[in-house]
Amino acid sequence: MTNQNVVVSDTKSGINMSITVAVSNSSIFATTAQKPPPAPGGGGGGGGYISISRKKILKDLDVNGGWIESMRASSPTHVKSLPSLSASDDHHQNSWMLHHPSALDMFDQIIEASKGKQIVMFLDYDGTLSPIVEDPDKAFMSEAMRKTVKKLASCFPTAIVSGRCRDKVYGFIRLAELYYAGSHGMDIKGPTKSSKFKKAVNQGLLFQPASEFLPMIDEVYQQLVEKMKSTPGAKVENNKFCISVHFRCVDEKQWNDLAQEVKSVVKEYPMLRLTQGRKVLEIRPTIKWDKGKALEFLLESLGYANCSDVFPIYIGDDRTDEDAFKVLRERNQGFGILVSKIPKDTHASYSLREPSEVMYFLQRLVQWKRPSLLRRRPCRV
Ligand SMILES: O=P(O)(O)OC[C@H]1O[C@H](O[C@H]2O[C@H](CO)[C@@H](O)[C@H](O)[C@H]2O)[C@H](O)[C@@H](O)[C@@H]1O
Repeated sequence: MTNQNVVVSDTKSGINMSITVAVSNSSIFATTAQKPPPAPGGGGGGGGYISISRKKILKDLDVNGGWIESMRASSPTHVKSLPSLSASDDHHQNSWMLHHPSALDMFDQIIEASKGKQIVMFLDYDGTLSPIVEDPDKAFMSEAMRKTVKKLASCFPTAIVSGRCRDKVYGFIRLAELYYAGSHGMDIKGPTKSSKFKKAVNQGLLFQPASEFLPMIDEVYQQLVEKMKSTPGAKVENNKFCISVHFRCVDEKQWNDLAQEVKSVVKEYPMLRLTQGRKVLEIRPTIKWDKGKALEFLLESLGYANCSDVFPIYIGDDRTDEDAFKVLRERNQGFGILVSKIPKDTHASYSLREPSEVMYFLQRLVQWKRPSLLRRRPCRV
């Protein structure tokens, strides 16, 4: 591990910042900042951050070579398998960390910013609560994570917002006191178990804005299952209001053909659209509904529609989580945390490297709110 001083200039404000960054092959930690980023949100919204360099830096980070490159980059399973960093890559990584510091390193500032406000937690599932694995049916979260989320939900209203079908994600988490928004927010259900945050109005809350698409989604699912039979490793997942076609176990040489096959099916259905996730293509209704809208809907259901005293924290790792990060920036409330080991273009304000860091961050929130709930002090893994 080496320490490097990085000076980053904001051309708009003329502010120069100098940070010390500890760099190893697999980790980058901002250790000191002469002028730390302003406390978060009441200002996840651009205001708190130096906006210039983010765009500039990320322009340079853009992956070339079309969607295959971007698909590959969407989900580097092992950081060790990434090409080794050049000095200029190092600079980009360091700059990115400056603008998206670790939520763990900024914990005290985050708590300070939330003072007097109700924290509401939004958690993505895959890649956030559970590690990315090859078989989507085996993306189990650890028992320790489950216990942590349970404690978290006794401290703050907590919602799971996932691309998966709601029943499946519930099957992995099995906590009835949470709100669940499955199918990228198109299938929202309130807690079935009473909790101090469950409002009477949420008794039996169920919201499915894309229900008329169900027959169409089923039809397309059957077609895709048939088509994908000839591609070893391809997997089609029915997520109720959307469909995932998984590439992770398909030979990269076949990715283009497979994508063409998916497109050829979807083009017959103008009411459906194709989006991209982590080594997955997703087919979903064209309705204007996404994880960001789900977040707003849930805040409203919780009674925080027009409140200034709410502090939503959204943690996610995927492109689809960007819609929620963006909503928080636009509302200038709370903030987003991107789970990523590598720099990505994001509307999130902070970063965490992997689910184990997410768990540690959640434990610290619990410990701060109700120290008695944690027998031992959380320790960083
Ligand atoms: O919104 P999320 O909860 O993050 O769900 C997004 C997709 O996650 C799953 O796929 C991803 O995780 C799999 C298991 O680790 C991995 O094999 C796959 O390559 C990833 O794309 C899930 O299977 C999808 O249906 C979700 O849409």
